[in-house]
Amino acid sequence: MEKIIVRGGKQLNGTVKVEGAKNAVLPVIAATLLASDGKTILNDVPALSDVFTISEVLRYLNAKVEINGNEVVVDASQELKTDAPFEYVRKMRASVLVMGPLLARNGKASVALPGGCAIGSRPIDQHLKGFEAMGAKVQVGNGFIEAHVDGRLKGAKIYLDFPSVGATENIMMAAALADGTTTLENCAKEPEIVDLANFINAMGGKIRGAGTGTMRIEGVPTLYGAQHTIIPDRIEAGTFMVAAAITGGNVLVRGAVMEHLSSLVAKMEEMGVTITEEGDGLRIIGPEKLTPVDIKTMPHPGFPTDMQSQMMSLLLQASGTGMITETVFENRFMHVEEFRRMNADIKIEGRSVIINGPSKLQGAEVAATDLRAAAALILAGLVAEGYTRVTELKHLDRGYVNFHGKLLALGADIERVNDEAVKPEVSKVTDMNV
Ligand SMILES: CC(=O)N[C@H]1[C@@H](OP(=O)(O)OP(=O)(O)OC[C@H]2O[C@@H](n3ccc(=O)[nH]c3=O)[C@H](O)[C@@H]2O)O[C@H](CO)[C@@H](O)[C@@H]1O
Ligand SMILES: C=C(OP(=O)(O)O)C(=O)O
Repeated sequence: MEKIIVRGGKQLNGTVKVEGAKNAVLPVIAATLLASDGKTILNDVPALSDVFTISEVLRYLNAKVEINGNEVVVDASQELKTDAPFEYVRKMRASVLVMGPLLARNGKASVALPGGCAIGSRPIDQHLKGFEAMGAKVQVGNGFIEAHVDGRLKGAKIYLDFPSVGATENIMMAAALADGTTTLENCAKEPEIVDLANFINAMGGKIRGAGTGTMRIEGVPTLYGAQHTIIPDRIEAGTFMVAAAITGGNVLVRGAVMEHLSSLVAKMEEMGVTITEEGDGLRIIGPEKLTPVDIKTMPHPGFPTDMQSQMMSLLLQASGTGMITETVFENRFMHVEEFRRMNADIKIEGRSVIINGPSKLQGAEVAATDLRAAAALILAGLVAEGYTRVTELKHLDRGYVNFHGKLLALGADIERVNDEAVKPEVSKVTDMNV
């Protein structure tokens, strides 16, 4: 079994550089399917298992995908298939993002129902509501969602009940090739939405208002392959910011963009962490004593749910009682039990977690329950007494490139081992149960 073994007590110092954003690159790769003419070249693509999975989905659909280091070249100019089978969707929920492009380009799409996952039930009703408003007939049966439209999708006025990131992306992609203009209200405002809009516009699309609560998407008849550089990963950046702070260290996180991270920066500063812009990143200096805070996860620009578990690690070290309320996903506290195994004084009350710090954490064998929980347990291990062994690393590999290697370079006492001495095959995708 693969494990990361970390021995707590080392202060982190130095510089770390973040990769391109997982949550930006996945929709952008799905959007490459919109280009019926020319090749797309993507730069700063992180070497994550999720990127390999979505590339496999595209290849299954008949697109040509070449991965050369951090560059990905996609040629989707040929006739495409229209179905995304369960074997892909269960490995990675973001596979549902091919639905919008396929429907817009081919007039039909059939995607396996994603089902629930470790952090919540995650329905896709808002995606489907958008497609229906654009004239698609949607049917759910035999574990598949099938959508088809006679002729082309039609621009429509769509109001999302919740600013869902995935629904916003799927609808943007579908609307980009629709007949007429789509107005999308109460849409998501995440930086990854802006990156997707910039990419679609580089392909010849006409999207305005990305990053605000209302977007106007004027459909065009054809989109073309384009070159695009993926934005830096704000969640990877935030994770290293917490690593620096929790160890009382001094780390320059290159690629951390202040305007993408304002809610996290505000909360970390409230906790006593010093954060300054420097060059292309943020310098983080951990204080001697951390002050507890209350945090509530919200859609952007609110506090990101994808930083919730890492901030729980930091709050475990604060002097006093802090609280985290999760409002985005109904079940994103699976890591709490694992923290308890490390002697954390922490309890769940409904949708909130009460954290009494500072906990004298003890090393233990703990299992990652999802991607961010994996990172959070490793962060806790950086300050726990003795050795922490974190298993279920398939979750970590979905979203972090060489996480232990980057921490090692900053001075952590950490290694990744394989008890069975079987070489890890990141590109060979296994069931992630996400
Ligand atoms: C690949 C990717 O970008 N993943 C991110 C994306 O996930 P994802 O796009 O799945 O997240 P959404 O914003 O869609 O989901 C947020 C909430 O809305 C609910 N919902 C969503 C769609 C829908 O049709 N109906 C519905 O009820 C979900 O169950 C969830 O409770 O945004 C999340 C929220 O910032 C992040 O945690 C994920 O890392
Ligand atoms: C929940 C996450 O991702 P996904 O939506 O791909 O499961 C995440 O990145 O933390």
